[in-house]
Amino acid sequence: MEDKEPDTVIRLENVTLILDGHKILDSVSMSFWEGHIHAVVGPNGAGKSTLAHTIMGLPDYLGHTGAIFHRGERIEKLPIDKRARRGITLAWQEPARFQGIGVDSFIRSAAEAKGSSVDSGEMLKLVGLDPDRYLVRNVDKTLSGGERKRIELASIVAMRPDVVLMDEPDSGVDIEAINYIFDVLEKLRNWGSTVILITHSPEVLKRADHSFLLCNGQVVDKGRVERMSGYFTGHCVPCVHKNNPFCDEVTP
Ligand SMILES: Nc1ncnc2c1ncn2[C@@H]1O[C@H](COP(=O)(O)OP(=O)(O)OP(=O)(O)O)[C@@H](O)[C@H]1O
Repeated sequence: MEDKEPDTVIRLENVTLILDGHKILDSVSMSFWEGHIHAVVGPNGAGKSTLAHTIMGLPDYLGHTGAIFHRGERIEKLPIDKRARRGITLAWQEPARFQGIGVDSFIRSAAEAKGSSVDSGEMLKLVGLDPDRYLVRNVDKTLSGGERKRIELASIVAMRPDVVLMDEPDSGVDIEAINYIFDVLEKLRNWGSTVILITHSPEVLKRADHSFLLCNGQVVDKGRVERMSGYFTGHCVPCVHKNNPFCDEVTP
């Protein structure tokens, strides 16, 4: 156990979000720490992506109650671009395609947004892509899903974000790419970034320092990842959600 709780970078206080008459986030209170990787696990439809979208401030997710703090300042009324300027970034479950933008300028502009510059070829090497082959490409539909995901990851490294929300970074990428993702996670942690990682993978969970189990829009458990890994073997905590048949049958 750590002697003292690390600095809190993102804090949610009693966040409730109702969409189409359904409570998608239900009185969620969470703290995310500097230089730590936090995994958010839970069944399909639990509200994990919604949590990420709400922290990022996507337009459809601004109508919640409760408070969101970034480094002690309330941000829940800020639009997405202002949160991005504060160094909060989101890597999508399905990475965006920017028709016509070159890979080189896509990565460089990520760093320029923070007032710095990077060697985009080096960033590509970090995610295992050959600069000679990919720097001349465009970020568009001619790239495979896994390639786009790696390029988005390279742009995140270039950005050196304060907070990075990653929605299933391992989905749709091959075994080799997962190791590059782990390297990137390690780098972000060493830089002091706060990583919030949504995952369905026990392997990815193992890389985290702290974890939350989200269920039916509620945080039903939190703690060290060893404790949460039981979720993947069916040892869930009792709760009221209807998506995971294990939870009705198994006591913690
Ligand atoms: N804009 C919306 N309007 C209505 N319901 C929504 C909206 N966005 C999400 N939902 C619902 O909110 C619930 C949580 O969705 P979310 O995508 O956050 O789940 P998740 O935990 O990320 O699931 P998965 O593991 O399948 O990706 C789902 O039931 C979803 O259908």
